[in-house]
Amino acid sequence: MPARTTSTPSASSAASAASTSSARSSASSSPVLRLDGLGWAVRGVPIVEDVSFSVGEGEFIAFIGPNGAGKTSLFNLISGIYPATHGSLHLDGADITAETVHARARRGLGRTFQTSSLWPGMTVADHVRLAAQAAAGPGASYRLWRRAERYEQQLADTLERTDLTHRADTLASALSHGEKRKLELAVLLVSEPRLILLDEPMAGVSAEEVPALTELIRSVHRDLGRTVLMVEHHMDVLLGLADRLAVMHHGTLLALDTPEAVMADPIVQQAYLGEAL
Ligand SMILES: Nc1ncnc2c1ncn2[C@@H]1O[C@H](COP(=O)(O)OP(=O)(O)OP(=O)(O)O)[C@@H](O)[C@H]1O
Repeated sequence: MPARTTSTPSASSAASAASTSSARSSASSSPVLRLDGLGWAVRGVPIVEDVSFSVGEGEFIAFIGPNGAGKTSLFNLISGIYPATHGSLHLDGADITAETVHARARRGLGRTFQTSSLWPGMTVADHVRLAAQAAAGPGASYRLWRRAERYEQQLADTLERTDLTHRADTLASALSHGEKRKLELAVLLVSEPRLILLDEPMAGVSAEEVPALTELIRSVHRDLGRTVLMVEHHMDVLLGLADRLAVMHHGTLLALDTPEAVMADPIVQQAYLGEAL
């Protein structure tokens, strides 16, 4: 089922991304990411079905939908954790449908997960150092002695950006949920991904920590110019960040449009919200 839109985002429409208020793409630029009829079925049962859309450079798309709608599964398909059983996926024009998670990461696709993916017994700084070495690729350890200064600068910059400088020597297990989410972002940022997938970054985060985390995500998008796809249930968070809202429903993309248009769409309200947004 094609997504309902008023600004016609589709598999072949990079121009739709450019029509949004803050997308930095131009109508003529190629999309960063393009999905064509992407799907995933388990033992013949469709989990994600016929999803097609394009993401413009610098765009921010937020994914909403009820529990079990297929949002995380779609992110798993995009990042390569699940193999697509239907359709195709292009990153910067290259067909990555059959590529591994690592190959996609090397192309600049990074993601975080719904549940925390940190090492409890490792410090904040060591998480970032390890990620920096991993991002530098094979041979990084051998060259480490020459690059240590650079790593330390990268570490300092990353901790400052994510507001974790004062927690550099703290074990991950001692961090608050909000700080853990910041560290996950820090780990992601050191590999300098162009396209970032955030799966429910506010999950488990206290209400007091939500504004700072929201601001961090905003600065990753606006100041660092990263293209961001984010699954999130907090509508108040999404509405201040997203150029477009994507609504997933029963594994399909029900709608993809500006937040205003999606919120005004009676089909979306009926299918997903059951009530006013
Ligand atoms: N590996 C799997 N094998 C079989 N079914 C799966 C698998 N992964 C997900 N599913 C099913 O696919 C459906 C979509 O799940 P998914 O986690 O993608 O939804 P979601 O929209 O992210 O939900 P939530 O908001 O609760 O995280 C669910 O019915 C889930 O049980």
